[in-house]
Amino acid sequence: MQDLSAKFGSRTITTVEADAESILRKITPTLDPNRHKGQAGKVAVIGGCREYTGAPYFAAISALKIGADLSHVFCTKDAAPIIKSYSPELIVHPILEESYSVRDEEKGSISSKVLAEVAKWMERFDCIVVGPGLGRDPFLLDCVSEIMKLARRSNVPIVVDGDGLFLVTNNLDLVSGYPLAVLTPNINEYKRLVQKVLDSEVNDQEASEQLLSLARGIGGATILRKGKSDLISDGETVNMVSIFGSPRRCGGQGDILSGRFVTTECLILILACFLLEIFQLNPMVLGCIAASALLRKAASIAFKDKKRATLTTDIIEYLGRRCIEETQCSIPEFHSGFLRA
Ligand SMILES: NC(=O)C1=CN([C@@H]2O[C@H](COP(=O)(O)OP(=O)(O)OC[C@H]3O[C@@H](n4cnc5c(N)ncnc54)[C@H](O)[C@@H]3O)[C@@H](O)[C@H]2O)[C@@H](O)CC1
Ligand SMILES: Nc1ncnc2c1ncn2[C@@H]1O[C@H](COP(=O)(O)OP(=O)(O)OP(=O)(O)O)[C@@H](O)[C@H]1O
Ligand SMILES: [Mg+2]
Repeated sequence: MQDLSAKFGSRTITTVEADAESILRKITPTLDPNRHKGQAGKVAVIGGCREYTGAPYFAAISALKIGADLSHVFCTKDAAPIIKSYSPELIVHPILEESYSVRDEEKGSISSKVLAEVAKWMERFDCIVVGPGLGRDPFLLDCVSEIMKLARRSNVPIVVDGDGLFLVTNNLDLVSGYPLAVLTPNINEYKRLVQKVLDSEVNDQEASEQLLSLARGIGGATILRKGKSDLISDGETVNMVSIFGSPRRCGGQGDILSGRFVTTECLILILACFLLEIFQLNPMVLGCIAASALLRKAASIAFKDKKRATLTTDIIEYLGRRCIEETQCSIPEFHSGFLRA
């Protein structure tokens, strides 16, 4: 176990390699014949615009592949038919609008319409992912801010990724003080967050301290910093996941992580009380650890098979298949009465 200790004020912060496989084993539910559709998770991805249709698809399909029952995508009108054509499994809502298709005088009414469309569904979601392939159109981002505020009022967990992080970096209040928010920045997104919140450059020599400061600076949210090793902090602890993944850095892998987190997250919330007793860790942190470990395992299996030709779609093939099967084990008190798939 790698152990990186860092001084934080008068406290010593110890960054430990999380026992990710064990966490994964304990939180992966078996399939239960008594459950009905929706009980294993209903999730929504807010993303998908003219430029990007792959990212929301990757996030939404990953949630399904890992065990969620229903996966929705709220995207722009241009992106919807494309995302639908990738998969008939996804429920796609073509409701978002970008500035180019809206006259100034229509903006108020369209914004209210978008919010009303999402509000019809919000209470049903166990979690939303904001940002994969969202783009950076100002009008669209204003509408998404309102969606995030609605999710907060409804106590729905929010995972923020991709362009959602661009939005949040410039509007920290959207997540500040919300313990059900998880931010999953990549190298660029992390750099922008650090500059904005800490007014400094990224310091890899003191990575744990800096992540902890960032999480505290934002206040309440959990941050998963993606990289060679994934670092996770809620401002209290710092955990690391460095299970071997894949040397391929093709686009879309981060999107899988955000989608995959969703399902793990739903399950964690259901089991939160029990889990907290076992692990004494914030359920959001547990979700991040599990999501990171699953992605890395799937990436490593895919790479064994496809080598240099590995793409994100290949990694998705292994989600929930060999990946979970290999980690599942019998924990009677956890799974009693359940049928293993
Ligand atoms: N197949 C797909 O549809 C994929 C879509 N993706 C989406 O692509 C979007 C961008 O993600 P990246 O990881 O590439 O993000 P990055 O932050 O690395 O930047 C992407 C691009 O935006 C430009 N940029 C940076 N700061 C900017 C600013 N302040 N204003 C305008 N442009 C700026 C950069 O120059 C770069 O060309 C996200 O929504 C992400 O989810 C990626 O996930 C990759 C896969
Ligand atoms: N150098 C690396 N070595 C091993 N794994 C890595 C490395 N960098 C990133 N990863 C893994 O890939 C996953 C995706 O991280 P990445 O930094 O590619 O996200 P991203 O840029 O947001 O991806 P996307 O293209 O989907 O937007 C992370 O969870 C991490 O586990
Ligand atoms: Mg990304």
